[in-house]
Amino acid sequence: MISAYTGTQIREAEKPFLADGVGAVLMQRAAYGLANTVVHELRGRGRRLYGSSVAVLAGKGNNGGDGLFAAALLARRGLRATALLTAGAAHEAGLAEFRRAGGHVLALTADNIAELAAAAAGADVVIDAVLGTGAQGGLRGPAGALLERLAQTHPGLVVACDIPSGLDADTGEVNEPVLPADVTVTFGAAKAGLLADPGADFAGSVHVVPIGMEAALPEPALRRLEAQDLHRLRPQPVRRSHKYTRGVLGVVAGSERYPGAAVLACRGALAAGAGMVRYLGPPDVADLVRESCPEVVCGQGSSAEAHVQAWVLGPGVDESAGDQLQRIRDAAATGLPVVADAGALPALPRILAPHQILTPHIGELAALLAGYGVESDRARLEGATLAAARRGAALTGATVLLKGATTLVAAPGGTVFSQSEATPWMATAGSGDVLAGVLGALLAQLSGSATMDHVPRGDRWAAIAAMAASLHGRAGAMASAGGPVTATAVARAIPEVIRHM
Ligand SMILES: NC(=O)C1=CN([C@@H]2O[C@H](COP(=O)(O)OP(=O)(O)OC[C@H]3O[C@@H](n4cnc5c(N)ncnc54)[C@H](OP(=O)(O)O)[C@@H]3O)[C@@H](O)[C@H]2O)[C@@H](O)CC1
Ligand SMILES: [K+]
Repeated sequence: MISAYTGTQIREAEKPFLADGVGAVLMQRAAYGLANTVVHELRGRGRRLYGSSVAVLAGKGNNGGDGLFAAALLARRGLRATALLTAGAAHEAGLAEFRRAGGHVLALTADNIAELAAAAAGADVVIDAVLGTGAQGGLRGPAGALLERLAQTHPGLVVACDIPSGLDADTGEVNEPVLPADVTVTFGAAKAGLLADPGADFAGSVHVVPIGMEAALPEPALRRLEAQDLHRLRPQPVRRSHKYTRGVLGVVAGSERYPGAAVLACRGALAAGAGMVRYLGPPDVADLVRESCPEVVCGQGSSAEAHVQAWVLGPGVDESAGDQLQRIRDAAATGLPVVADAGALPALPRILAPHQILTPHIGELAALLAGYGVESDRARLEGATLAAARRGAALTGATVLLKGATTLVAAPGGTVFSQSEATPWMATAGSGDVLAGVLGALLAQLSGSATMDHVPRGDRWAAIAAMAASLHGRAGAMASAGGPVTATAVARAIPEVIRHM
């Protein structure tokens, strides 16, 4: 499990160390980790250290200090090092060490932006150490102009020191201009803003460097499940399991207009190991489901009488499908765990509960929030996905799984998970229907399972939703293998991912 924190949490945790006078030691560890990552990345690209060049963009705070100490270490290993001081002043000890190591220093002014941008663009490595967790808003003045120019020139390897400058470490919101990094080396622990969009777009791969203050960290602001967590939490049939104890899932999905959504939700559910899937819907759609997935038990009855452990509600259901909306209402009233996709939202009560998991994409979330009287245009939410997901959960009382390049799961109690295993090829019709089916199958199998005892009670529903997102993302990445992928292929790859967990 990756735990991520706000910049504020990290700074609070660092305070006792600073009071004890070991701030400089923490900075040395940070610089060492940063320099080592640069060495590793250069070698990974087949580059020799001797003769390579590094430009460090150094602000006046401790972030700049980290960058200067790291660049000094690199200079001592044979790199040609240049420091571009973006704020007139610089971290004193860091700058002194950089000069001792033979580094060349240039000061940025309003008059030499183009010249310095060209110098940085020509370096093999650019270290962005302008702003870290102490930043207030976006880059100001010449530093902003410098980074804007650099971003347009696509420089060599860009390594962000702690966070890409201009990114909000707490929220992932971006104050342009921000120089997109290939790698972010972050200190003490991951920052939440690196694991939520749009921040994640600018962070590249994230390396965490421990600096010795980790034991002082509080509860994380955000978590990410990794392969070993999926292994630990996954449903495991035992010797005497039968289809009913494995977990029966009810699916209310599909309409005359969108019959395929019902098929895809059922495929996702079967692939993720539901003991049995019961489908309820119009006869034509049921025929299609039966033909495509003969394992599914189809019917036209009421959801109030179906014996299931969880429900998937809404994929492909449009507002004209009156019977389906009634089934959705009845299913939601059973009190069982529910996955509610977009089509189900109009039929649900206003006040929901954590075991009711909504799965909107950003546009649907904007509409949902508007329904609660919150003015929210889509572009604004896209710029602040973490806040948007939290807001959705807090307003509805439900767990909100916000689909996107990074999928966020927010529980009404405040817990947030972030998963990003998916590939952009998965932005394809039907992908979300498969995800709803996968999540439903996990709910049916895990809602009463002892494996969830590992997870604090308040986090369980969100953890199951995060597992589904991870499983779905991994299956998509596997099926895509770098090329186009259909929703059916994503579903087909799920058993393979579970097998290898
Ligand atoms: N604490 C520790 O022990 C450790 C900390 N570590 C490192 O320290 C980093 C945090 O350092 P920090 O607190 O010095 O803040 P930092 O991000 O460098 O910037 C603040 C400076 O920038 C300025 N400034 C602010 N906003 C601005 C803007 N929009 N545009 C332009 N300028 C702006 C502001 O000046 P002001 O404007 O307030 O006068 C201030 O001088 C952290 O990310 C990590 O890398 C590690 O070494 C581990 C040990
Ligand atoms: K930075």
